[in-house]
Amino acid sequence: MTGTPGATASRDNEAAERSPPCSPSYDLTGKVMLLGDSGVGKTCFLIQFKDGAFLSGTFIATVGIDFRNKVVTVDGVRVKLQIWDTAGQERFRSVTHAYYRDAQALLLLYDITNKSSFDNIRAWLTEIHEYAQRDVVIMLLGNKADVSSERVIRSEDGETLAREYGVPFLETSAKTGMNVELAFLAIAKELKYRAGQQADGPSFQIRDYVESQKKRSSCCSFV
Ligand SMILES: Nc1nc2c(ncn2[C@@H]2O[C@H](COP(=O)(O)OP(=O)(O)OP(=O)(O)O)[C@@H](O)[C@H]2O)c(=O)[nH]1
Repeated sequence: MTGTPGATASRDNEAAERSPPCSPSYDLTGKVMLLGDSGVGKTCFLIQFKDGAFLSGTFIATVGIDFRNKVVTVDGVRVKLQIWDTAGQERFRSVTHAYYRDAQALLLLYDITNKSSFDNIRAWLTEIHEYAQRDVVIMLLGNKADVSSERVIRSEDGETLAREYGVPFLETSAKTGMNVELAFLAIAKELKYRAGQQADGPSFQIRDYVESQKKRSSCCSFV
């Protein structure tokens, strides 16, 4: 799992769970969807975030769509993330399209050991622009970063693609937990900012936030 920010989030989450039973357990909700080709690690990514565990062994493709909730606390605000795990297989696309429309955030994954999953990202972004809300928050994630010996997509290639589309980028590992929590916390911060946004208020730049946290991670054994 992640280091400093992750530890803070875990403490925040424990505190949220200890809230008195009568108080509402969250302040706002956000619908987040996991997208990307079959086998890139969407289900494992969600389970790592929700339960801190990694599903190894036989790969069982998701059928249709499923969701889990997790409350995270950012800047004192409890954000309930309703996270939808979609099936990456082509034959389920028409089912998942129907769910794009009311999603506030999309985590788009490719597998750094699988070139076609990276090449298909442009097609995914075309679909997103067709079916999702115009202001949906998108984050590009290069997953399976723990398998460096089989890497075929360089980190710079992910960064270049993300820059082209103006979205934040992280390399992640659903196996080790690297940057998993950071991805969801960045989304929660963005949703919190949008919920309280005032026309002349301070702005929150999710890309800058992710970049600053990445730098922290590389200097302090964050992974
Ligand atoms: N080494 C490594 N393996 C991973 C990682 N994430 C997922 N896997 C493996 O990749 C395979 C596919 O993972 P899933 O999470 O089921 O993939 P998915 O994207 O949900 O696939 P669909 O449900 O078909 O869309 C499984 O065998 C996982 O164990 C990771 O970060 N590192």
